[in-house]
Amino acid sequence: MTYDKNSGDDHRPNLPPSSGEQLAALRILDANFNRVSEGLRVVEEYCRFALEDRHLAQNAKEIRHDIGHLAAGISPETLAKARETLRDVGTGVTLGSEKTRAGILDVVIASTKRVEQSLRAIEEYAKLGYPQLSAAAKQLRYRAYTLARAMLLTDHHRQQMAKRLLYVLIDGRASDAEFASLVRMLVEARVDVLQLRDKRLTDRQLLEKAQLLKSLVEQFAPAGAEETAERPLLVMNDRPDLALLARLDGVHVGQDELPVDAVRKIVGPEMLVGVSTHSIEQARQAVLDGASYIGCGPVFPSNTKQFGSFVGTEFLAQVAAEIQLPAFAIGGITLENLPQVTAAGFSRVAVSAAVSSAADPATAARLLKTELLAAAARQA
Ligand SMILES: Cc1ncc(COP(=O)(O)OP(=O)(O)O)c(N)n1
Ligand SMILES: Cc1nc(C(=O)O)sc1CCOP(=O)(O)O
Ligand SMILES: [Mg+2]
Repeated sequence: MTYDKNSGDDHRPNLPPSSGEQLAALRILDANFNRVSEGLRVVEEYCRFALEDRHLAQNAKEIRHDIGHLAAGISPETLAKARETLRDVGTGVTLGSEKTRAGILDVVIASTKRVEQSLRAIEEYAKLGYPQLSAAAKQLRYRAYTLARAMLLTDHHRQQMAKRLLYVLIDGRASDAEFASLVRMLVEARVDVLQLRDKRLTDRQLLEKAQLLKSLVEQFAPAGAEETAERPLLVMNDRPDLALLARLDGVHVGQDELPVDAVRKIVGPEMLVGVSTHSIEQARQAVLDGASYIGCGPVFPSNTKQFGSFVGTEFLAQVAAEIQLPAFAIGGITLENLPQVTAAGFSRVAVSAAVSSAADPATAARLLKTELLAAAARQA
C-alpha cells in the first residue's frame, strides 16, 4: 500500500512536493524507519537469546515487519531523492552514554527507548503529507510500548518467582484454629505461594481471613524470611481490593474477572497479578498484558472445581516451548500424575486438593516440592 499525500482529515495546506521542508521530513522518516527496525532487531535478539521467550521474540519480529510495510508505503524513488538532497549532519554525533552499557538489560532498554522515540518522530513528521502513515505509526508505537513493558516485566517476574515452584490454594477451613494449623504446616513445608480461595465466605469474612493469613505467615516464617524468600508469597483469589486491604503480595484473576490493567489501577505496580489461562492465545495475551505469572489449566479433572473440558498436557508443552513468564500447571494435579506435568516441561504447579485435602498436608506438600525441585534441576 502507498500513502496518499495529504489525504484524510489533515486541514493544513499541501506542501509543494519539491519544497525543502518536505524533503527534510522524508529524510527524517527514512532515518527513523531504519532506527526503529534496528532497535527492534536488538529487542528481538534479547527476547530470543537472553529471555529465550519465543512469543516475545515473534512479537518483536511482527512489529519490525509491520514497520517495513509502513516504510514501503513511501515510494523508494521519493526516499532516494530525499536522501541525496539532504546531508545527514547527525551522523557521527554520539553521546558519551551511548558508548558503553552497564549490562544486557541496559542495552535493550536503550533500544526500546530509541524505538519508541523514532516511532514518535515518524508519527509527527508523517503529518507533513502522510496522515495515514502517521496514524499507523502511532498504533505501532503502542504495540512497541506493550512489547517493551512485557519484556521487562517478564524478566522481573521471572526473577521474583525464580525458586517458587509449589503453589497451594487453601480455603478458610471450618475455623480459624483449623486454618492456622494448616497454614503453619504449609509454611513449615516450604510451600512457595499460598492462595486464599474461598467462594463461600462473605467479603468481611474473606478480609478477616486474609488478614489472619498474613499475620500467621509472619509469625511462622523464619526470621528475616522476607528477604530470603523463605516465606510463601500470599495471593488473594479474585479480589484485588481485598488483596490490597490485607496487604497480601498479590491477587489472582480469571478470564472473566478484571483485566490486568484494571487490577493494576487498584493494587498499583508492585503487587503480583496472576492470570488463569486455558489456551495458548490467552497465555500470550497475559504476557502482553503484564501478568506476573499465569495459571495453566485445567490439566486434569479436579475435585475442587468442575470443568467441561481439559487442556491436558499439550497446552503445557506449548506454553513451556514459547513462554518464559512463570507458569503454574493447575487442575487435578497429584503426586501420581505429576510426572506427566514435568514431562511437558513444567516445574511449577498449583494444587488445592492434593495438599489441602490430604490426610497429612505437610507431607503431601514436601513430597510435591521435592519432585518439583528435581524437575527444575533436570530442566535447567
Ligand atoms: C494459580 C491459579 N490458577 C488458576 C486459578 C483459577 O482462577 P479462575 O479461573 O478465576 O477460577 P476461580 O479460582 O476463581 O474459581 C486460580 N485460582 N489460581
Ligand atoms: C480453581 C481451579 N482453577 C483451575 C483452572 O484450570 O483454571 S483448576 C482449579 C482447581 C484446582 O484445584 P485442584 O488442585 O484440587 O484440582
Ligand atoms: Mg477467579
